[in-house]
Amino acid sequence: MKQSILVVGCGNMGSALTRGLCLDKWHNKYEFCLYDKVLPKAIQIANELDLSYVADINEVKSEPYLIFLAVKPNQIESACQSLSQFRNSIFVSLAAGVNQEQLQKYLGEGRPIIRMMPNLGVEVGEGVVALHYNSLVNEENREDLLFVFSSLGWIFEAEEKEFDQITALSGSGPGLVAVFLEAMMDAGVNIGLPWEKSLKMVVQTMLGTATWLKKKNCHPGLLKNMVCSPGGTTIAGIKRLELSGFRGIVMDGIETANRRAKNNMAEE
Ligand SMILES: NC(=O)C1=CN([C@@H]2O[C@H](COP(=O)(O)OP(=O)(O)OC[C@H]3O[C@@H](n4cnc5c(N)ncnc54)[C@H](OP(=O)(O)O)[C@@H]3O)[C@@H](O)[C@H]2O)C=CC1
Ligand SMILES: O=C(O)[C@@H]1CCC=N1
Repeated sequence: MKQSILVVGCGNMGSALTRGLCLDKWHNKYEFCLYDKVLPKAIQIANELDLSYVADINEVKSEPYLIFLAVKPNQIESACQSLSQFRNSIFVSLAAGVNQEQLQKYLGEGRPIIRMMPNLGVEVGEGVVALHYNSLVNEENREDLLFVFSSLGWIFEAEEKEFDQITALSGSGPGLVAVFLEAMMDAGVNIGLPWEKSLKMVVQTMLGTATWLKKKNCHPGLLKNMVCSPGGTTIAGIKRLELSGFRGIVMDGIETANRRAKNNMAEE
């Protein structure tokens, strides 16, 4: 019988993660089962990817190998309580700001738990995925899980104390980048381009810049210098951004997200 993977919560991240896990053919090795208290969300992803779903958690008969907890941080405690019958499953929590100690309290002693911080890029195999294992996830499982997660993008192990920073930078990152891209697109419209054309140019520009930096593995300042001709258009635009405190604003945005993750998602 195939081992099973249960995804609890099929919202933005649960669905992105499931799509990402199914990018590689290996996923046929596992029986996927989706569950969301809003049933149509589970049905939609299950139909799209040809996976199973349950309308009630009690319909899950055999103990899953892996259980993803993809519910909001303030829903994680009750989600854990509803899964307490699965004593041998490995639990993977995606919840921002919820640490291993809290997860263990919600799930009870003796559970193998992984804290994961993914980002939306996992859906297209280009995610950033940080993992922290508790001591009950053994070496054999860790190796097997790296294989399971391999289709999601860049996977790395991190210390727990780094998780709030990772949450702010790469977890929230796609949202901040999207705002920047939207502003670039609007800028294109403002100087007379249709938004569709402007967006296509902006997305391709971002992709090319990110791919260049990834391939060359160098400091972004070097790229910037290569684009800035002396007395040219780029440096004129950058001067205007710097006068507005652009860098400081971006750094402040990430710091604020970090503070919120640290404060357990409470208001600062
Ligand atoms: N969105 C992102 O980019 C990222 C999110 N995360 C983390 O992922 C988690 C999920 O976030 P996101 O997908 O955005 O949230 P969503 O609200 O989009 O999805 C959560 C889903 O789970 C459902 N749900 C709540 N409680 C239960 C339960 N006990 N059993 C089954 N289903 C339940 C919710 O229903 P209802 O709507 O009725 O509450 C909702 O449909 C969060 O903890 C977040 O911190 C981490 C990294 C990135
Ligand atoms: O905004 C949030 O709280 C979640 C966690 C990281 C990205 N989205």
